[in-house]
Amino acid sequence: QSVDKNGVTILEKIEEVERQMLNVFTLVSVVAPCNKISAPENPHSGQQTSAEWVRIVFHDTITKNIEGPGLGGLDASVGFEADRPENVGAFINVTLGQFTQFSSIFLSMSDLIGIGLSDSLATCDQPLARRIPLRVGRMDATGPGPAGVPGPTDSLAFAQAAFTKAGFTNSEMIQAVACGHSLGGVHHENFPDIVPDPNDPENLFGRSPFDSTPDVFDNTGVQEYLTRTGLKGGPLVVGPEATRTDFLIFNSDDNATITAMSTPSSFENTCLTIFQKMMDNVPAGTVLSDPVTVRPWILRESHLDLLASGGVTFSGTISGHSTPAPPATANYFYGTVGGGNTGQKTVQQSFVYPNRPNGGDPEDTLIGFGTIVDYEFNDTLSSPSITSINIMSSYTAPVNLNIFILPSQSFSNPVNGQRQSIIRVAVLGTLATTGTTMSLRIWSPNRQPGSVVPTFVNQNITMSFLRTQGDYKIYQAVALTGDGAPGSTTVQANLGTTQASVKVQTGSLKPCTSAIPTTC
Ligand code: HEM
Repeated sequence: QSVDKNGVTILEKIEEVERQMLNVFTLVSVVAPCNKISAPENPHSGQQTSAEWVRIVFHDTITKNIEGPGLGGLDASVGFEADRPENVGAFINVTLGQFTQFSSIFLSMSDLIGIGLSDSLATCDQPLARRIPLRVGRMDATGPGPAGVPGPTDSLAFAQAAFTKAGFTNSEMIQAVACGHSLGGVHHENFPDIVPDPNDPENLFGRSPFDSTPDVFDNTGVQEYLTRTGLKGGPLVVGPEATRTDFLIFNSDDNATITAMSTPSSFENTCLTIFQKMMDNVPAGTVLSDPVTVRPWILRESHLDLLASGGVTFSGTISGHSTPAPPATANYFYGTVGGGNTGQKTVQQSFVYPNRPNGGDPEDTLIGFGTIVDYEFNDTLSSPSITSINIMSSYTAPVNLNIFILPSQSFSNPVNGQRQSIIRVAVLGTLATTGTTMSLRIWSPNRQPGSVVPTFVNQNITMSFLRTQGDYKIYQAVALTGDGAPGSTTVQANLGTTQASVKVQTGSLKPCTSAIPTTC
């Protein structure tokens, strides 16, 4: 299986996306409900998070091929382009800033832009909460791409040339604009020549919406444009003569394309297809996965650990999702060497989402997976020959008792803008013979000049023997990681070149209270 520059496989990325999407406290919590404002300190700014997450896709993807065939596209290069006049507004740094806390070696910023689009559309499409088919594997640019995002003062010919160059037909351009401009609007703050200052303390940035339902992803704008009712297509249709780009674009084929997407279902089907095309408009050479289907049952989080007695524990969270809701209890068993198992176990549900579908609170927004149920388990493993966990006869994951990171004995502290991590690892004593080399690979987020998006750098550290605990030998490494950039650090322990632990994200490690780290 091929790996990327961080040694991560496409299957690892897919699994991480599934975990993100079923964890309602991650990205989706930032965008739900659809009218959530991205500047909490300024609730009357009209900066609608869901709209910003959609707009950024256009600004990133549309400059593909300008610099040469196959160059650019959806690659998070917008992170380096936030100050350009064509990107006026705070949306790029605000949006990427919201995404950075979830970035890791498993999720590039450009894949996060895709999850963000998928979350945004689902959140704004209640109660269906449909999602774009989401592929993963996008690679982030390491510098800015060319300028060339069409704006409201550009001619129709300029917009057509940009879309054609990026790989979109005239019809697709019309669809993309009509779909994007279902959410949000034009802000006086960004475009004072298009939208007059409303002098309204309830609308501080002077947002003039594109349609009467700016926080619903629907065909209202198309209907209002075609029937000249409501907002009649919004400020880029009926605003000042010099900036009627939406009118010029919609009218460029005598309204044939926009008429064909005027019913609720034709609008949604068309939009999900065109948004997927925009997301998959990636630099040549990028290998994208098949569309990710979040499996009905997954092991959302899990970790092995050691008791003081030397016994091994395995705990974590199983997540299931379905309509109607998954059962109140979930079953699983541990597989053993040779194909046997240790018997069925049952675990009670610990968290149900949403509790009151469409109750109006963020936590009641449907996000496209029916009801999500979490089940927290915590087992002391009875047999050293366990090799896997099998959940609801539907999902199997390996359990590697040979070598594993020890969360209860590992720590992470902020030190002078960096993090000091003390990572301890258990290796089965029979494997750690004389001459064993234990090493720890650490991938941590670092700042990149010119963009809020972190880049991941890795280091490989030799681990030292600490003590024996039961059947295991404990090794440890102390490392300074990252430079304070947001994002998640990942570690993996290696025994020579023969055994490797699973990769573990260190975000939830507790701080060490001892002055001498190795004695924590
Ligand atoms: C030639 C094509 C386009 C032009 C000239 C254009 C122009 C604009 C302008 C002037 C704004 C106002 C921004 C602000 O004041 O904050 C805007 C907002 C927006 N655009 Fe476009 N746009 C185009 C295509 C698209 C496409 C293809 C999408 C879809 C991905 C899109 C999605 C959005 C969204 C969601 C907003 C609302 C942002 C917010 O409320 O914060 N636009 N567009």
